[in-house]
Amino acid sequence: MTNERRVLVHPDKGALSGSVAARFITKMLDILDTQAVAHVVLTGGSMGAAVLEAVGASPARTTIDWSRVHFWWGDERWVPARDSERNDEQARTALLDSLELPAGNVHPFPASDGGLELDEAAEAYAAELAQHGVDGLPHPIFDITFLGVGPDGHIASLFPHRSGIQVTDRTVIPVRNSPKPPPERLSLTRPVINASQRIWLVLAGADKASALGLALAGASRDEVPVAGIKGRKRTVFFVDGDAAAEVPETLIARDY
Ligand SMILES: O=C1O[C@H](COP(=O)(O)O)[C@@H](O)[C@H](O)[C@H]1O
Repeated sequence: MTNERRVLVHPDKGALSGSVAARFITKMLDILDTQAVAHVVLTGGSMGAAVLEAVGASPARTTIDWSRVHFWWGDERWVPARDSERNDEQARTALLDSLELPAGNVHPFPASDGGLELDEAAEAYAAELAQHGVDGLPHPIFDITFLGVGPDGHIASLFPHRSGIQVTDRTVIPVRNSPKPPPERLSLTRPVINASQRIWLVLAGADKASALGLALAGASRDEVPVAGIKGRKRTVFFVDGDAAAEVPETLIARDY
């Protein structure tokens, strides 16, 4: 098995979200066949909710014992609970509210109206990750981590030319003055993300083509943060044709 990065191209956004959802359900079945519990990281952004909606629309979702699945987030916008800008709120609406999940399986980042300051919120999420740590690590080893990619190449809330992408001594960071609104955010750090068994990046649209092309051509993670992302077993870029426009043909596999 190779853990080289792969690019899987789909004809359009609908095909992309449907294909990722089907693979997710199949992979979860495989994982839960050999493990008691699975840990999954969800993403915000344009494709995050689309994939979860496609999972919710699939009759095959009933084959999974969701009570054995824990959901975490790669990043969060520092806004009040239930705000529609929150990544967790989008995921609840798209899928989680329709699943039979023990409340303890859902691990949202703290919200801005929860009584904590931003730094305290980062520490609180780090402590929650540590409660589920394995192999001496202060965090779970995630089975599948979903990531979106911004047009500037950011993943989670780790932005180009900011210190966050270089942080290796913490699992969670507060983000201030984010170039993308809202300005305050919380994010997992690169070592936690890269400790995931599988990282599935889902991106669509011509505005993502340059970042993806640069990342795969060897740009630095400081310049294009997604360039620094690699899972333990698999790193797959699930993309549409527009996002794949600048990917070298030799790296492309087509799903049609
Ligand atoms: O703000 C965010 O943006 C990125 C990418 O979003 P997209 O809409 O350009 O796909 C997302 O991955 C991240 O989770 C989110 O907080």
